[in-house]
Amino acid sequence: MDKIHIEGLEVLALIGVYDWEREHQQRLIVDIELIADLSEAAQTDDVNNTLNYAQIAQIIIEFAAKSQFKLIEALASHMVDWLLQSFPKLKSVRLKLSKPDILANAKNVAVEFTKEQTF
Ligand SMILES: Nc1nc2c(c(=O)[nH]1)N=C([C@H](O)[C@@H](O)CO)CN2
Repeated sequence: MDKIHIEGLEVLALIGVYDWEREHQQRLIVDIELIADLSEAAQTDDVNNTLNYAQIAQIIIEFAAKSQFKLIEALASHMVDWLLQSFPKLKSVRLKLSKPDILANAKNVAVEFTKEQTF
């Protein structure tokens, strides 16, 4: 199946279970794999016949900025649900959400969800 990748998208969100984390937004990184039929876009060379990755990146940035979840699991899962709802052309979405600045002795922590369109 055809895929569009958005890799290393930096977003800001109020996220975390501790009081000190609720004072400022933190930097998160989003990696997204969008699975859809891209053959029409390939044939017509028309952005209207595909999933516009610039538009999707912007939606994710805005979604994160408005969110107030505690767990990265909750934010990641809601992001995936929102994408599937907003873009019927999507067959499935795999999204990895990283919180890279939180553990002193680890390069990164992340969660990953894969969900399919239900209709
Ligand atoms: N599985 C998770 N574990 C933890 C999370 C989380 O979002 N998912 N969050 C925290 C704190 O907010 C952390 O970022 C600071 O220690 C702890 N564990």
